[in-house]
Amino acid sequence: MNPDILRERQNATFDIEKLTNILDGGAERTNRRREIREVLVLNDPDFDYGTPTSLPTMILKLREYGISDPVEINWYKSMYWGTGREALGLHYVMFLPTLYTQCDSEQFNKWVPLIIGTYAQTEMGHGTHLRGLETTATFDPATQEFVMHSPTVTSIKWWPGGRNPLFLPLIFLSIPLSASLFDLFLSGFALPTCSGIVIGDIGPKFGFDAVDNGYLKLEHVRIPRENMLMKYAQVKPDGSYVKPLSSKLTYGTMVFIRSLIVGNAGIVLSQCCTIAIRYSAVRHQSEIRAGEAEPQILDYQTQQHKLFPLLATAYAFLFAGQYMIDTYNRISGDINQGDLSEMPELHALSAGLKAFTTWTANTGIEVCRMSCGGHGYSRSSALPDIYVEFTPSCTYEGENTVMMLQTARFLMKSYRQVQAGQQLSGAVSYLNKVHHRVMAPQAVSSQLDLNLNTLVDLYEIRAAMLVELAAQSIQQESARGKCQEDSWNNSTIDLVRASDAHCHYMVLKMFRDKVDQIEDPGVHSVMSTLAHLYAIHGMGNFTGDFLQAGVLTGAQVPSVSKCLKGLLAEVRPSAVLLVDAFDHHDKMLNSVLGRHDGNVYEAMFEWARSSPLNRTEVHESFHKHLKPLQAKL
Ligand SMILES: CCCCCCCCCC/C=C\CCCCC/C=C/C(=O)SCCNC(=O)CCNC(=O)[C@H](O)C(C)(C)COP(=O)(O)OP(=O)(O)OC[C@H]1O[C@@H](n2cnc3c(N)ncnc32)[C@H](O)[C@@H]1OP(=O)(O)O
Ligand SMILES: Cc1cc2nc3c(=O)[nH]c(=O)nc-3n(C[C@H](O)[C@H](O)[C@H](O)COP(=O)(O)OP(=O)(O)OC[C@H]3O[C@@H](n4cnc5c(N)ncnc54)[C@H](O)[C@@H]3O)c2cc1C
Repeated sequence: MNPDILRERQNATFDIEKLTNILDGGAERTNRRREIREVLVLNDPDFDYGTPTSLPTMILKLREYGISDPVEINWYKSMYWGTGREALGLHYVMFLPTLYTQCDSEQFNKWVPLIIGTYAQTEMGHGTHLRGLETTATFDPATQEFVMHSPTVTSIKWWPGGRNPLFLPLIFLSIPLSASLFDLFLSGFALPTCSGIVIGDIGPKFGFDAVDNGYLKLEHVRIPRENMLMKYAQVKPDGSYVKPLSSKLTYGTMVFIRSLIVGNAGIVLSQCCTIAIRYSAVRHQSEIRAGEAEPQILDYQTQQHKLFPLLATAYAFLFAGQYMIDTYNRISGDINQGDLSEMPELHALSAGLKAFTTWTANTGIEVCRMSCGGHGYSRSSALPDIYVEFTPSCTYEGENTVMMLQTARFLMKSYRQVQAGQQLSGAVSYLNKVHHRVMAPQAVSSQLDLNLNTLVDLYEIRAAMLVELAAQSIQQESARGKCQEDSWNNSTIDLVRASDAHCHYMVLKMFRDKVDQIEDPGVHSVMSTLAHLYAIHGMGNFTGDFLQAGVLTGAQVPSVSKCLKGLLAEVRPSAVLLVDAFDHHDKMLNSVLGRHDGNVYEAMFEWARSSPLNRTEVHESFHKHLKPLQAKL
């Protein structure tokens, strides 16, 4: 083991295993995750790591082992495929959940165990604006069929993942917005089961190469009436339409995956922090004091300033992901029982946190890559691949700006309810105080009150202020004679800013609540430090907001920076131990820089030598192209 990394692991001030257990949701979950990883994957003789041929093996093994819990499926898949996406991701996170939530019992029993599918909602002309989708589904009572049709070029279904002839049906959204299971293909290499279907691949993408995103054009294709997913809405044999309790129930799958993406952003950021911080512990470069040995780059304050707030953010997002999934499960259970009262809040929370966490993680991955210098740019680091696979999450499952505006819609509605004298509950209850806000007591002193509860209060006040400013912008636009829609559009910068601040407050609050639950003193202490770092770093980034909210004075601004530097120094001794607690296996991380043993250079040389370009002493291209050219010169 590299001596630097060995030294970093001595004198731990907290129990790493206990922290890993907290991240997993308990010791039993940690044991189960490791059992899946060590026994069912790494020690499986059939396991040929991450090659496409292993996809069928993976599916059959999941069934052989009886792994059906979605999180355990993901644990298994992520060991098989490492940090990359794989072709079946959409099947597990969108196609199956749609069947689970939108099929009636007969359909569920008929389809769920048997098929692999995709989710074809987006069209060439519309991805965000679902009410603008053009594909039609026209019921023909004479034949008890729907006639599915793509009337325009912009109505061609565009992007469905896993849309190749290998795959079976797809969930199809069409006008009127209902989800019809559209059985297009038999399994295997069969051609379309009926004419009128034009499919293909949409071509090379920025990344996401393991997933073949396709296109699908339908020309009056007929599917049985029974293929409409009929849990919430039905078309009866006589053609009468039974409306769902809410038209938004059809959007349920998107809320589910957005909820998952929140925790996934934390996982991806934790992977990158593991790579960058382990590498920064073994990389020596330049000098701090003349004549002394080159220091570990992790001892540069700037390197700590790049990485430690991201480390704190990774923990924050992992805890936010746990809260999000628990909230999703609770509210979707109520919805299943016909209680839709909290559906708007679930939508607002999942939409906002999905945007907030993916935007932040997306930027953070690049900071981690660049903090590793040239070696971060090498594919051996895994950081370029992680970035390329993660960055579309800011677009898919709800483009982030649009998602933030959905959350803003809920915040404005809540604000208006407070103005009308209503008492709010839930995540926006802080708006009840928006008109009675008193200056925070600490604003009169020059020292920052570092109590975590006080910091949460400051973020709450900041969010409330920005919600009010956005509402006032809309009111001012209306007062200038603008219609409601134009008043909204002319305030969308403020609205996104308000949603961002609301999500920032929510994430810090969840982090504080999780820290409060930690009983082990050592773990509590190091997590409390990270939560403080997360809060103070945010105050440094948005100082103007806190000044404008009146909870920070000009005299206190230097304290923010001073406090930040102190927290960076406090985290330094535990940095490697904190990424060890994420428990990412080398095989899954697949990064030369992020190896647990820290033996980066030897591994990098081996990795380079294994390149196909080095298979021969002289590359064949010399003989094929250069040598003939030289002969003519
Ligand atoms: C299972 C494994 C577990 C382990 C973890 C796994 C990790 C996985 C992590 C992810 C990795 C890989 C992911 C797989 C790859 C993904 C591939 C991508 C797939 C896709 O992109 S699928 C397509 C996604 N498309 C979208 O998201 C479309 C976005 N657009 C919309 O949602 C809507 O058009 C809209 C919300 C923007 C607007 O809708 P609209 O009907 O016009 O409504 P509005 O007029 O704006 O508002 C009207 C009211 O409706 C309310 N509303 C809107 N949406 C919802 C909702 N979903 N739920 C509840 N309520 C909703 C809105 O609030 C308004 O209410 P109000 O009138 O204000 O009261
Ligand atoms: C890798 C990847 C995989 C995908 N997989 C699938 C899949 O399996 N199935 C599927 O159905 N779809 C899939 N999609 C499509 C994806 O869901 C859409 O791309 C996404 O919903 C965004 O819609 P759009 O492309 O129409 O972007 P647009 O909405 O056209 O966005 C373009 C710009 O317009 C802005 N904009 C749009 N509306 C508003 C508004 N109301 N207010 C302010 N600004 C606005 C956006 O902020 C953005 O800046 C995938 C996409 C990617 C990148």
